[in-house]
Amino acid sequence: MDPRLIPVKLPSSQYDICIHSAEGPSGHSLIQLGSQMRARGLSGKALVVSHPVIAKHFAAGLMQGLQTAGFTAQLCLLPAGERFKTPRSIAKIHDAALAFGLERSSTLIALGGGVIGDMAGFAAATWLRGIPFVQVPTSLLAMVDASIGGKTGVNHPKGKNLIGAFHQPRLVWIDPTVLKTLPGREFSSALAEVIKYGVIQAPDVFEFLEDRPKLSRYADFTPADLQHLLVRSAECKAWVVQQDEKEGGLRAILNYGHTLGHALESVTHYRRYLHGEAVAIGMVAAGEIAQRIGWWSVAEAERQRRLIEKAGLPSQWPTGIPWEAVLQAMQADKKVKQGRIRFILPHQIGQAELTDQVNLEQVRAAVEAITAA
Ligand SMILES: NC(=O)c1ccc[n+]([C@@H]2O[C@H](COP(=O)([O-])OP(=O)(O)OC[C@H]3O[C@@H](n4cnc5c(N)ncnc54)[C@H](O)[C@@H]3O)[C@@H](O)[C@H]2O)c1
Ligand SMILES: O=C(O)C(=O)C[C@@H](O)[C@H](O)[C@H](O)COP(=O)(O)O
Ligand SMILES: [Zn+2]
Repeated sequence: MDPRLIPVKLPSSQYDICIHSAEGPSGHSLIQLGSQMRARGLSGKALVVSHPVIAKHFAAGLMQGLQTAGFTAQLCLLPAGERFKTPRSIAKIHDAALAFGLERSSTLIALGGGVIGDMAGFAAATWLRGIPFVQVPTSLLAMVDASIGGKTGVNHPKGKNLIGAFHQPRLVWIDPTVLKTLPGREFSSALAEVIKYGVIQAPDVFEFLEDRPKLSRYADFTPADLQHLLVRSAECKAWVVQQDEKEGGLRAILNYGHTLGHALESVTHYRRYLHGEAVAIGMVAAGEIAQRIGWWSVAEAERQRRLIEKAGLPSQWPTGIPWEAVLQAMQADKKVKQGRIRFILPHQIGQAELTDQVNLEQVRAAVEAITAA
């Protein structure tokens, strides 16, 4: 498969998303990262943030490549999972940065899923007021979404991603061969964000997924299909971020399904749902709300629900979640304006918009309509 390069051009920076699946002796291409970083002007010390499972699979080749390219590299390992996406983990990265002597010209590298990427990015944004940062996403969700666009941060006990910064990476290195070891549930979770691109802006992506006979596992995709999925996802995200880096307007569409999705993750204490699973339920709920305000037809909402289920994702709101808790969590959403909760809702497959024209009774009725019997 030929490598693909997708540039992200922003007012104050520019970087490449490299999709490169050529296998090296270690079974992946991460050994090349060091020389690619050198080619982009990076040098000196590199602190690789990861967690033990990922590091066991992929760190050796990456570290070897960094050393060959002249970097002095060290690993900083953190526990895995959304529950550890906290300020405490950031303090651990900062401690490691201090002990290793990371300077302003040094680089932080995120080797992992979206949790590691968001945390390493935030640590890079805040260490010495901002040092270079490179994303090496190893989960599908991080490849299609989290590693691109510079949103970094951690959770607050009262809400998702409430503490963070915009800090763009210098390079995003995507090697789909690393997905062979990704658990199936994590693969499905990522498809929620890809379906999101289909609904908000890219009918071709939606149809591409609809046309696959099966799509819930790595093995359901040929290398060419997977490459297509990664390229189109990166293009979709880059297209939005290039126009609105800091979410002054358009970028909010990337939050489709997230208003209720983030609330659901938070009220279930990040233990019950993966991010993409909660977003999938949030998208079904948003489809239901859109129907109620006359933006969407029953047929389109049904089409979205079918694709979500085909991807192996949940489509029903769980029973036993107190509505007051959901409301409180939604109040902490970053799209809230003058106290009003706002939603991204679809007009048709391929077009969605931010609106405050939804009342909470409509939201509650939509949630009840999709609650498991
Ligand atoms: N910054 C953004 O723009 C953005 C966008 C979307 C999501 N996110 C954030 O991303 C996070 C979700 O990311 P995620 O779904 O990658 O979760 P994650 O980072 O928890 O990774 C999922 C799990 O898969 C494991 N894993 C990752 N790659 C693997 C591989 N190649 N082989 C074996 N195991 C592997 C990880 O160790 C982890 O246990 C959430 O915190 C979400 O808020 C951020
Ligand atoms: O990049 C964005 O912008 C997104 O909204 C992408 C989302 O998929 C992602 O989950 C993001 O972290 C949510 O951002 P938040 O600002 O609602 O925390
Ligand atoms: Zn998301």
